[in-house]
Parts: sequence; C-alpha cells; structure tokens
Amino acid sequence: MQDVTDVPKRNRDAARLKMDDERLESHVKRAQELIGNDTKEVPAFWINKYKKEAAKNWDMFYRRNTTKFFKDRHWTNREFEDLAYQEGQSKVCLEVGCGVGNFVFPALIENPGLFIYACDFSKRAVDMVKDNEHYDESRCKAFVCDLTQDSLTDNIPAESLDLVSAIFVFSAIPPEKFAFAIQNIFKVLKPGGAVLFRDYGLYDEAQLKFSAASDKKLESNLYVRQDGTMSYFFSLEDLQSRFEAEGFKTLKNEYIYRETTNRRLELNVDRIFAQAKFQKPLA
Ligand SMILES: C[S@@+](CC[C@H](N)C(=O)[O-])C[C@H]1O[C@@H](n2cnc3c(N)ncnc32)[C@H](O)[C@@H]1O
Repeated sequence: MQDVTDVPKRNRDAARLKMDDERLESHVKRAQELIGNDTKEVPAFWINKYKKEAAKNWDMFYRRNTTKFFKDRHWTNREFEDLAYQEGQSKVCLEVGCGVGNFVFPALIENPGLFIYACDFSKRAVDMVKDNEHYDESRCKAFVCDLTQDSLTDNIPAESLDLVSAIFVFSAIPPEKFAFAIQNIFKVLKPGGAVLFRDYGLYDEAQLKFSAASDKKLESNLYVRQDGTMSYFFSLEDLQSRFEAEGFKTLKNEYIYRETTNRRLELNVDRIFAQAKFQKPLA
C-alpha cells in the first residue's frame, strides 16, 4: 500500500501518460476476467467484524508502522490547483482521514496561506500528527473523529471551509457509510467550497492482486487486507453518483493512470486512481 504515485521527479511526465488504448484494453480484459472469477466471498461474521473494528485495525496499523509507511504527498499542489498558494490568499482546509500527516505537512509548508484541520479515527495517528515538528497550532488543528459517525461540526464551525481533501480515505470506508461521511463534509464546507478527492480506481493493479488471492473479497469492489483494513475501488460513475446524491456538483472526475516499476521484481505495474473535484453549490 505504498504511495506509488510519488514517482521520482524525472519520471513524472512519462508516468503521467495515459496507457495507450491497446494496453488499456488488455488491462481491462484481464481485470474483468480476474474479478469476474472471484467468487470467494468472506463469511458475513468476518465482514461485520472488519467493518466494526475498522478504527481499531487502523490504530494497530499505526502502532506497527508509526510514521514510516506512507511517503509524504508532494504532488498535491500539482494535481489540485485550488490548494496551491496565491499571493495574499488564505484558505481553510480539512483533511479527512489524515493518517500521520503525509498530506498535511507538505501542504502547510508549500502553501503559506493555508490553515488545515486534520482528523482521523485512529487516536495514535492523530497523536503522531500533533508530535510532528511542523505541527503549529496557529496553522493546524488535529482531532480524533470517525467521519462515518461523529459530527465534524463538533470541531469545525458549519459552512466555514474552503476545501476538504479526501486522499485515500474513502477506500477505507465501507460503501454503506459513504452517504453519512459525505453529508458530514457537506455541512462544514462553505457554499462554493470543494472536495478534492483521490483514491483507488476500478481495476487498479491492487484490486487485481486482491482478486487473485483467496478470501479477500468482502463485497463488490470491497476487499480486506491481511491486517484487517479495507480497500474499496471506485469507478467514476459510482463516485460521482455518491457525491451528487448528497448535493454536490461534479466539477472534475477522471482516472489517473500511472505506470510504476518495481525494480526488485523487474515488473511494470499499472496503477489506476480516481481523482475528482466536487463542489458544494452556492446557495
Ligand atoms: C490510506 S490512509 C491515508 C492517510 C492520508 N490521507 C494520506 O494521504 O497519507 C487512510 C486513513 O483513513 C483513516 N480512516 C479510515 N476510515 C476513517 C473514518 N471512518 N474516519 C476517519 N478516518 C478514517 C485511517 O485511519 C487512515 O489513517
């Protein structure tokens, strides 16, 4: 689950290239076969347990990995122009599912006019954010919150945010809880404010790996990792309909294709991400 999107600078342009049609077609064909043949569903007892214990499993993930697992996300200004600082401008953002701050700290350092609220349901992760040498209360407030059941307005004034970033967090949430999470975000955004979304796309290589293994599929497009954390894969239609159902307007919604190389295994891997921008309409 490493952040393979953070390709070395000199390879960025090459990595951003879309897969050519032929390659994409054969990838989709392979994906559909693998996923279509994956009928090994996990028993309901375990599905409920993974869903119920999601916060605990992520907390254990951070106990094991501390701050060492994800790389800092230095690509966010490039991918989300709303985030990038413009002279004299100040913005307030909330990062949902902030983990240990791999999005938060590069964004604060690169964008002087930014204030970031950062929340996660893992207390251990939030404590690591607060312990970071760059944590400065005049520019950041981190707090524990389960986006799928705790109201964000307990910590953030309603309709006060310019931006909400959701970077690889919705994939960790069971789909039946998306609606609550999206409504929760809607309430703290200003009219005209936007959600910046990036997550695993349908047929991403990680989904193919889950399908090839046994007993990983919980339900359609939802899988479980060895450590009990979950991963959902978004088609653009699915993503768009879920945000629009809660009142958002879709301004951007696209797949990002990246070819990454695993040098040790001498393998090229096709990653597919869903990237979108959803706006809360002006009143
Ligand atoms: C893959 S990590 C991404 C972390 C961070 N956004 C980043 O870009 O590095 C997913 C994070 O979402 C958090 N998370 C998952 N479900 C959540 C929920 N219901 N409420 C709050 N945080 C959640 C997990 O604890 C984990 O830190």
